[in-house]
Order: sequence, then structure tokens, then C-alpha cells
Amino acid sequence: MKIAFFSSQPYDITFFNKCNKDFNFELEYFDIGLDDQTVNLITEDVDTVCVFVNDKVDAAVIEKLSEKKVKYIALRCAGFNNVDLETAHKFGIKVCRVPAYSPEAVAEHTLAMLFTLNRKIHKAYNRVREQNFSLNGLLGTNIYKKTVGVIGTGNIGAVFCRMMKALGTEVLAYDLYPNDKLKAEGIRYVELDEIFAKSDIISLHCPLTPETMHVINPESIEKMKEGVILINTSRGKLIDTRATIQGLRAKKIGALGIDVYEQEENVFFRDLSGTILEDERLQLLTSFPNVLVTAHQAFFTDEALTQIAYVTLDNLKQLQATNKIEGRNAEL
Ligand SMILES: NC(=O)c1ccc[n+]([C@@H]2O[C@H](COP(=O)([O-])OP(=O)(O)OC[C@H]3O[C@@H](n4cnc5c(N)ncnc54)[C@H](O)[C@@H]3O)[C@@H](O)[C@H]2O)c1
Repeated sequence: MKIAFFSSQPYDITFFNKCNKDFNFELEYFDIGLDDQTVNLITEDVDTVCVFVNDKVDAAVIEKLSEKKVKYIALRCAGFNNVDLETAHKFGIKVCRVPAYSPEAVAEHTLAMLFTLNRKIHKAYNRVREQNFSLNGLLGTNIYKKTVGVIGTGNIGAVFCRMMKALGTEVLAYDLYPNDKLKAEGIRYVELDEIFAKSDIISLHCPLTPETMHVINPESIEKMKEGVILINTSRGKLIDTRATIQGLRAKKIGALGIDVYEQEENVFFRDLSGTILEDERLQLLTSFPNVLVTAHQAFFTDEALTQIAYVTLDNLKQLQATNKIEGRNAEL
């Protein structure tokens, strides 16, 4: 099988090449993202395209993939909002993903963002480097005994709920499908409005769907507690960025941590340090002292990358052998 990778970074090449010693597929790497132009790079001998979060796998691209006789689209991530599944099914192209490579990696990054913002570690780091040892402006709060609202309690949200519970917080959760085990561990499922009204900290862990798009919007922000800390390590479009900037300016939102951003496909995973950023909203956000932006790195641990490479190649091995993937919730 020949696999064409799009949006491939040096670490993708390192981890996939290492893992491929057990699979012996033919791997071809493109650093460019997949879209209706770059799809033309695919040669007739390619069976599979392997894509990541910001590759554009819409109807037009899938139609071209079908013309090129591509059989499989392998996502090397969990979220699949960037793939038009209906069109893929129509053309008989199988789509697979890596559903749960390391929920701990993302939950730990969420925790890191929360702690950094709350105790202003990002500011302290810079101050001390300039021999400014003053504490003025660095006051935080205890996380202990605060109320944390978690939206989406799947693999990642469940780990995050448990971490927060272990820190002595009250955890309120919202999910279309409440998790009985979490309930038994003292996590209380409530309606979204109660999450907005009672939470000191809100963390987003639901997928991006038409229902969850802009779940953080002017109305939901209005319902939140003054000074709420909002963290999004899920998908950028869960947050209406414009409304969130207004919420920050009005001091309704006390701090914002985002690992994902509405327009991230134009900037993330690239070194733009020598250029002037054209995205004015992102530039504005990065200038706020109470905003922490990381560039979609929550998944980025050694364990997660090892697992992503193994599961992606094993998904394809199974599809090639039996046209299905056993018991992993990986086939879409
Ligand atoms: N930043 C990163 O590096 C990174 C890495 C992996 C995943 N993610 C994002 O995290 C998200 C969650 O990942 P996961 O592995 O926990 O997924 P998951 O499928 O295990 O869990 C998602 C949960 O959201 C719930 N949900 C679906 N629609 C909902 C709605 N309308 N309202 C509330 N809850 C809803 C589902 O019932 C499920 O319990 C992914 O969709 C992906 O977008 C980000």
C-alpha cells in the first residue's frame, strides 16, 4: 500500500517511519496541506491519503481522490469535522481515524493552560528573566473548591473531570450522553445554562458539529460568572472569537486559554516569525495579558505520537486485509 501524507511535519516523518518498520507500507510525505489544488500531487499508485486536522477534505477534494482511485482516507487525529463523510461514503472511500490515542496528553495540556493563566506563570517567567522579582499583578486564586464546568465528557473530558475532581473542585458536566461511571465518581451532569451560570472555570471537550459551533457566543458569555476562566483545547470554532474578545474587554471573561483557534488553518503548524501576522484577531488576542495561545499542541507528547502512528498504520492494515476495522470506533 502507498500512503501519501499531507501537512506532514518533521515529527510525523520521524514517528511514522519508525513505526512503519512493523508494517512496510510505502510512505510519501508532502509538507503542504491537502486542498482542491494540492490533491493533484497524488499519483495513480497512491491507495491512501493520510491527513491531519486542518487538511481540507471536502466534496470537491473527495471527488478528485475518487478519480485517482484512492481507497482510504486515514485521519491521524481524533476529530473528523474537516472530512465530508457523506461524499466519501458516496464514492466508496473508507475513512478512518485515531479515536483515543492519549486523552491524558490533551487533558494534561488543558490543566497546564489553566494553571499557567490562574497563577500568571507566563508573566512571572518573563519578569524573572528581566530581574523583576515583584509580585504585583501576579495574584491568582486557589483552584481548590472552585466550580469547574466541563462540556463534553468523552475520552478527554472524562480524564479532565477526574483530574479536576482530584484537585478538590466541584465538577459540573454537560454531554448529550452522560457517563454513568463519572456520575458515580461525583461528577454532576447539569444543563448547559447551569454550567455557564455556576462555573469559575469552563473547559471545552466536545467535538465540532453544527450543534456545538459557537457554543461560546454572546448569549452564553452573558450568562457566565464575572471573571470566568475559559479553556478550549477542542476545536477553534466552538468559540465565537469576536464575542470572546468583547467578553475579555468587558472583564466578563477573566482569562482565556486556547490551543485551537477559529482561523487556525491559516497560521498554525507554521513558523511565521519573520512575517507580519495578517490575522488581526489572533494578533489582538496574543497581546492580552490574560490570554494564552498555544498552536494546537495539546496532543503533542511522545506517547501520543507513537500511538497515533501505530493506530493509523494498523487501521490501514486491517482495512487492506478485511475492509473493516475491529472494535476500535476508528472507522467512520
Ligand atoms: N488540541 C488537540 O491537540 C486535540 C487532540 C485531540 C482531540 N481534540 C479535540 O477534542 C475533542 C474531544 O476528543 P475526545 O477524544 O474526548 O472525543 P470523544 O468522541 O471521546 O468525546 C466527545 C464527547 O462530546 C460529546 N458531545 C457530542 N456532541 C455534543 C454536544 N452537542 N454537546 C455536548 N457534548 C457533546 C460526545 O457525546 C462525547 O462524549 C475532539 O473532537 C477533538 O476536536 C483536540
